[in-house]
Amino acid sequence: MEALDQAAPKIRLDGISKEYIVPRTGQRTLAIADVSLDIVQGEFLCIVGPSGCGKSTILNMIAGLAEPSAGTVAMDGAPIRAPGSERGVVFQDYALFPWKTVRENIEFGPRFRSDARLGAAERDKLVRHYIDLVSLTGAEHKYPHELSGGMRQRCAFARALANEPEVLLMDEPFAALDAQTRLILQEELLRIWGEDLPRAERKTVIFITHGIDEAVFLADRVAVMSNHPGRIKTVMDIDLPRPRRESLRATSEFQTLADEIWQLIRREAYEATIDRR
Ligand SMILES: Nc1ncnc2c1ncn2[C@@H]1O[C@H](COP(=O)(O)OP(=O)(O)OP(=O)(O)O)[C@@H](O)[C@H]1O
Repeated sequence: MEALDQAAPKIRLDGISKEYIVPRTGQRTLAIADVSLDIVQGEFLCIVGPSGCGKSTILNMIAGLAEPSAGTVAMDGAPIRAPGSERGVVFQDYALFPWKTVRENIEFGPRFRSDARLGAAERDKLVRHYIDLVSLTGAEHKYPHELSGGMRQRCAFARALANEPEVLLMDEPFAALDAQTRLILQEELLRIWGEDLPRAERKTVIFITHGIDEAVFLADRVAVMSNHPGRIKTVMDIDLPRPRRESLRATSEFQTLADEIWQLIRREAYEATIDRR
């Protein structure tokens, strides 16, 4: 594996905290406190932690959908202040336009891209490429309600990828899927990400999940968070060979890493299920 620590950070979280204040009641929640983390070009980073520890809050700040109360979030050294097409987001609930077909959903970004307007033929080629990449060929004229959950999520991937982002932010994208579809899409995601490519040519992925096995299967590193307020407890290297295939899950190396992570969050995960704060 190529060393992660030799590269300059693509995304830098520098001492970030986030306090939410509910306008009506004035109630304050310190969601995350003093989180610092560098994510390098081409890295696949997973964030795991107990429910409510601030995973989505961190992702939303990288997406530019929320601002930190303290600290900075930067991409390539420049502070992130707003959403941008260089950062694509994929959510659990697909966030597709229900009134548009698969093709129209995927075409939406390239059609309205403000930087470099594509000609119709070029746009067509691009959209076709991403439809093929996510294996939705033949389903391009269907509407989201006609698709299975797995196909909707493939469509959501393609829609995010068609904007050609440098960074892909994924907030529990497989959480709503059945167990088999989830396993299939994990492998598909690694293929789409470009597991075989050199690190410089891959997208940088930040992926939130509750699934420890999912994190170990996908990630180069796993950031493990703790709760109240959310902090990064530890960042574990996942030195498992790539490309990763189904058989990896049964190996003792895989199981040992998954168990180590579970031991780190087990107590807080339990407490989160009975938390009445
Ligand atoms: N808009 C908001 N206003 C007030 N509090 C919020 C808001 N968004 C999140 N919070 C609180 O901030 C904390 C972190 O929430 P966040 O959704 O980031 O955690 P999470 O780890 O993604 O949770 P989960 O695993 O359950 O999806 C929680 O206590 C949550 O209730």
